[in-house]
Amino acid sequence: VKKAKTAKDSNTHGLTKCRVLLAELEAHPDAWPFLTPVNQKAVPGYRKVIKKPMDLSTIREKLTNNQYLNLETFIADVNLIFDNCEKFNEDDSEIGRGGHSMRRFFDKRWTELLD
Ligand SMILES: Cn1cc(C(=O)NCCN2CCCC2)ccc1=O
Repeated sequence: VKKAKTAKDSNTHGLTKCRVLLAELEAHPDAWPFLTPVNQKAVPGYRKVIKKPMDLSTIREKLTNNQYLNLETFIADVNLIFDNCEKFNEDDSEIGRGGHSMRRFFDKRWTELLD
């Protein structure tokens, strides 16, 4: 017998997918530039250029603190990582290429897990 879908249910499933996706991003070989916040003291220009810094450890913290309402708000923060990377890094740079690689991987995986 089909169980009634409550808002909580669909949210729970969405959050389970967030946990799966975040674990895969953290484990990706090209994730190293994105694992922790960019050190704004060590990276000249970053503070001025990037208005909304984001990284995987911050997303992990927000997920742990139940700050993501649904899969969409989680996806928005992940995309912020890649958009910041494209803004600050040349495409033809190690970190720039890493950002493109991670975005391709993420786009493929969340569409496979589509909520
Ligand atoms: C995403 N992003 C990252 C950096 C960066 O330098 N990350 C530090 C990388 N860590 C240094 C020691 C271990 C790894 C610079 C620009 C940028 O857009």
